Amino acid sequence: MTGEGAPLRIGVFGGAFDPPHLGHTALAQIAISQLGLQRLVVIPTGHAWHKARPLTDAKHRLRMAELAFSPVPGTYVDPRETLRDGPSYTVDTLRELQAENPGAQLYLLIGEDQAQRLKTWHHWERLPALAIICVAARADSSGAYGRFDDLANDIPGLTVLQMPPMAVSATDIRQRVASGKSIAPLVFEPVARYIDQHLLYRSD
Ligand SMILES: Nc1ncnc2c1ncn2[C@@H]1O[C@H](COP(=O)(O)OP(=O)(O)OP(=O)(O)O)[C@@H](O)[C@H]1O
Ligand SMILES: O=C(O)c1ccc[n+]([C@@H]2O[C@H](COP(=O)([O-])O)[C@@H](O)[C@H]2O)c1
Repeated sequence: MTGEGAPLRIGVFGGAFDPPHLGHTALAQIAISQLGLQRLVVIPTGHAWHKARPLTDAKHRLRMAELAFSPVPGTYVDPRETLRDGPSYTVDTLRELQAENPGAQLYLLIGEDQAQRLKTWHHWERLPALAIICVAARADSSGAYGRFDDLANDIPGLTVLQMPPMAVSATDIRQRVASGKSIAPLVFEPVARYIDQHLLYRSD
């Protein structure tokens, strides 16, 4: 429980969410519980400068994120990056959120793959002053845990989320849909229905 006068704890979870899956919602739930977050802002990426493939239209990714995260109390989907011109830089988003929530403590949630690339992010060295960076382990194909010791030397306050690695990825889900396979165990049912209704990720 947060004491009187303690800063509001706000989680910030950005991603392509193309589509959002059960790895994303598990990460959100674990972060809320482990970090004692009062609020978690889910931010679908606008222009992912770091991804080679074009993302699915933002209107679909926003709607799927709303469907996926609605069962997680305290979360809300924020469209700001999809409305911004130019590349989506997390440093800009954190600066905006800090200005809008004076005195709050922000927690930036990222998976292991992004943690390993963090030093390629735009002005990455400014991030620790804006938010506590929290990393969730991500299973690789062999199911091994990643280690964050090297990163912890350069990122003050780096926090590891106690998440059991989940071998689910949006890439795999898109490929499964394209080849007509079931995605039922990997996404929340309303998201699977949305993908079906809007013919997303089909190869034909
Ligand atoms: N299974 C997972 N376990 C832990 N973190 C995850 C997992 N899946 C995604 N994340 C993290 O969630 C954030 C958003 O991920 P994103 O929307 O790009 O999904 P993805 O599954 O990595 O997609 P893609 O396969 O298209 O790259 C990133 O920080 C990513 O590391
Ligand atoms: O700010 C950057 O330069 C930057 C570089 C790579 C990734 N990010 C953010 O990290 C989050 C997860 O990215 P992704 O590619 O795993 O969906 C998402 O919010 C991205 O905008 C941000």
